[in-house]
Amino acid sequence: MASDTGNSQSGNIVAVRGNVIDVRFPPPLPPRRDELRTGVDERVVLEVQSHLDTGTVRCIALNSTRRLGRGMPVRHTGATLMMPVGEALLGRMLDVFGAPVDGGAAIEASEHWPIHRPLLPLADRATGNEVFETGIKAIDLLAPLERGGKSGMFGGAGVGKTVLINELINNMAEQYKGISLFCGIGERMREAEEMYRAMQDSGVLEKAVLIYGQMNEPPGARFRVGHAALTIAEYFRDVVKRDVLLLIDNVFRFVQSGTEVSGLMGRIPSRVGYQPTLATELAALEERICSSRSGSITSVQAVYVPADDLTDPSATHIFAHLSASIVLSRKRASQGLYPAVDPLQTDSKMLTPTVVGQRHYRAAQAVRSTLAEYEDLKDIISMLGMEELSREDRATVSKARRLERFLTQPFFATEQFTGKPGRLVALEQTLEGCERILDGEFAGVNEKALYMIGPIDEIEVKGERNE
Ligand SMILES: Nc1ncnc2c1ncn2[C@@H]1O[C@H](COP(=O)(O)OP(=O)(O)OP(=O)(O)O)[C@@H](O)[C@H]1O
Repeated sequence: MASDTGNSQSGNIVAVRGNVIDVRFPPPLPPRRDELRTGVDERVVLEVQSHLDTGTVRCIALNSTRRLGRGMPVRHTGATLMMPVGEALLGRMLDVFGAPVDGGAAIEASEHWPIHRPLLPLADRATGNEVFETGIKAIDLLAPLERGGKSGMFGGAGVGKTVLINELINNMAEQYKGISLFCGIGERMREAEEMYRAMQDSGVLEKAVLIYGQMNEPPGARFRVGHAALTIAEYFRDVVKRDVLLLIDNVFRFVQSGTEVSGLMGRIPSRVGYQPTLATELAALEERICSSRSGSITSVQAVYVPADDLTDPSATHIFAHLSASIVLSRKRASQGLYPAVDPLQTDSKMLTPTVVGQRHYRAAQAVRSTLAEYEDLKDIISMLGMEELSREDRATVSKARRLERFLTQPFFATEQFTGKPGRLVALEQTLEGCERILDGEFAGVNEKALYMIGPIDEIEVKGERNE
């Protein structure tokens, strides 16, 4: 909540339209993004979005406006929305105001920081070329994540984004010495509860903070919860000087809440109905996610892609901010090839010989080209059959199908419904497995033997060497 700066003013509500509230104030008007309080016990929090004329401001409510009426007094707190920060937040689940929603005691925070903070100056930013190993074969091979960078997982509904984020938390949060910060934007409340319990069970909760603005919240709360999460991340990076692993599910819901707010504000929509300020709003959020000399913020963001269309303006604008983009394919998900990573659309700026080394780069390129050739051959196979293929093409198809299955992996996050224990695979084991498949070593092995295993040596263990 805001800390009263003493220069607060009072105004009156002149119009209530759903989550949009117009308030009259004597000059000078409260500036954009400042916080206003109204309603019974000042429980309703408003954020100024625009000035309609010299005496009226238009605001968006961040919680329920059910009992608001015209003429009600409104207090200008003199500041933007503030967020409690400090190590007291560790192990807690909060809402956009920093109030606990885990049923625990109130947060005794040492400080309150504004949720809207200036971007870190260019001179203070630190960039590196360190790869962040996740233990997931398809990601470590094809889209190595950058420590201190921003990565995104793109996919339509039901392709496995949330499960992948949970798996990353399980794999990275334990080995990760930093703080894990999970921000839920516009997703299901059930997932918030599952995440809280999963972190409790895996023992990482005491090094984690969870903050939610789920789909049951008004658009104003979903629009600002990402900024509140970034304020907490910046505190741990700059004051506690710890590395922060920031996981956001789902960045598209941030864009979508901005579209709702824009429509409620009466702004003319832009292409495909999105807000004309899409690029600015996204940059104001994404560009705060960066590393400094005192600590890094490594972010992994789930991005819902409407109608699986990667040319959608929200997806293209988000792509531009990321150093690694993992594209999840509905086709592979429907074939049960989980994680449903599309090897030809997935990429990372870290996948260059100077960063990952020649061996990894060559292996990734060879896997990609084999799978691309297989894609080209699929039409011939479906029309004329495998017999019509040359010996080389048949060898390519055999390798490609074995690579596709080797890059599947049982997750810890899905043990309860696959019955298979999760696997953490080191990059070295992933590279070795791909190289041996590309050398044709497993041409005589039933391709099912490579499905949902960890390292390639598990085949020997399963005794599946023969056809
Ligand atoms: N790695 C996996 N192994 C096995 N099953 C999986 C895996 N990932 C996803 N699934 C299956 O797909 C379903 C949907 O997964 P998930 O909720 O992660 O999709 P999503 O992309 O987040 O969907 P939404 O956008 O609706 O949140 C899961 O309930 C599970 O049945």
